[in-house]
Amino acid sequence: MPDAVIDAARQFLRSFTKPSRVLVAVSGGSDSKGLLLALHSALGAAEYEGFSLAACTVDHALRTESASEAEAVASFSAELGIPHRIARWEGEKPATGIQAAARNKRYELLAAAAEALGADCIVTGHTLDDQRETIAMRGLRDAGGGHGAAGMAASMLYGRRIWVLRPFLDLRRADIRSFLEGRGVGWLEDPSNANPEFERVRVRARLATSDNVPGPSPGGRQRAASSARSAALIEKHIRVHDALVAEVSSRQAGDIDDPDWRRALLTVATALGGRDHLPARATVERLAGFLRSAEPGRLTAGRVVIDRRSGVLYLYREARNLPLLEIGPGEKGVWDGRFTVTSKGPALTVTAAPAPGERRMQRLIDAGLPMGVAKRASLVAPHIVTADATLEEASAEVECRIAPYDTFLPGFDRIMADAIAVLFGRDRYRAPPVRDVLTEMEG
Ligand SMILES: Nc1ncnc2c1ncn2[C@@H]1O[C@H](COP(=O)(O)OP(=O)(O)OP(=O)(O)O)[C@@H](O)[C@H]1O
Repeated sequence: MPDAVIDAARQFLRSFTKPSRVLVAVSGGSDSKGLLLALHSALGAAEYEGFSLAACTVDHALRTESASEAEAVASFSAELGIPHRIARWEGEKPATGIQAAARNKRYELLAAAAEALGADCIVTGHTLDDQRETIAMRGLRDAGGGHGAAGMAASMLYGRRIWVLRPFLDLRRADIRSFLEGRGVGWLEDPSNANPEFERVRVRARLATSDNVPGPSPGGRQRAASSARSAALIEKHIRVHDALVAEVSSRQAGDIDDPDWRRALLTVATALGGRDHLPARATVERLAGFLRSAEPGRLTAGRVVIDRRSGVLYLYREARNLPLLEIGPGEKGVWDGRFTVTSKGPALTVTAAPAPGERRMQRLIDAGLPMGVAKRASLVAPHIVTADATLEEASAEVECRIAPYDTFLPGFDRIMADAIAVLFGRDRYRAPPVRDVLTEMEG
């Protein structure tokens, strides 16, 4: 079905709100080569005036052949007249979690390449086959609330700065391969795809032997609707003070069996704890048990204290294991996953406050928080000092982070992420360059 491939490329180009320069992330495998070729063919038509392509291959430098493979993609791009860049992963590689580290590095390098080549979005060749594997993998470790069921989003905002789009998410890999074969174009087989040490490889093998033929991409629309509902619940029931304490009516909090509210509350708690991922299922169950009972008391879950007093629930980072971070002159660092601190001159040290800061505590009390909560919360604020311990406010810039969304924000969660950004006193996230489910809902 070669036409399905070109059709998907055309449909994707039509979804842009204005012409764009698109960076194609090409590994050299069939899916991303097919994507590059399909977009190039589709752009041949005058209909898409103003669009242009660039390409980038990340050389992870984990196998000896990777450099020559990247060169092969460079030649293929040159034949199509598309500017191409090789971005190499330099330096030490971690001994464990190499796949996750490679993925983080890959997006970082792709975002930098996009900026260097003047592109305003990135596209990847993820297919329906990848989608199916992702759902199967997430199903195995879902943290309660069914976050995995929606699968991979068709769009994702990386690092708050650039959208990564997946135009082939509803296409089968087999269709892309026959499209390439029809054009006489070959591709690389990644040897790690045959390594059963990787979970994805095992899941792929299992799916290949099941009779299940995948349907279209599941759940994106449903997840966006759920995200919109979570956003409305956040706006109505949660207040956050100084990016440190959330205040929630305990009656609402007890409604933890409502999946949209559960996800809203868990995501806010995850941000307050500086964690990228929602807590594991067992932690969520423990938390749910506590929330259903209306008794006053405290519970710690995923580094966050849930403190219930007189019908109000307060959430704040527990004052344990707070890190020490050194920041060089003019540099920037992330402290505890919760704050980005930038030096405007001197070298800085960021730690937990040795004692509650008077001014901050007073501000929290003035905002209506009980004294005990204000005190505990101000103890987990960043405490910044210079070498001679005389920090002037002008020498550092502090911005709060929303850990679950600031690196990878799935498009269908944008509306909820925006509600959380507002709670934390930040700007909304950048809107995608294409019309998506949420843009349609907003419009
Ligand atoms: N080395 C690379 N250079 C450029 N792009 C790449 C590279 N590896 C993967 N990609 C892009 O990512 C897409 C998905 O690749 P793959 O399935 O190998 O990655 P993944 O780890 O499953 O992806 P992700 O982690 O983004 O979900 C490819 O189609 C391609 O667009």
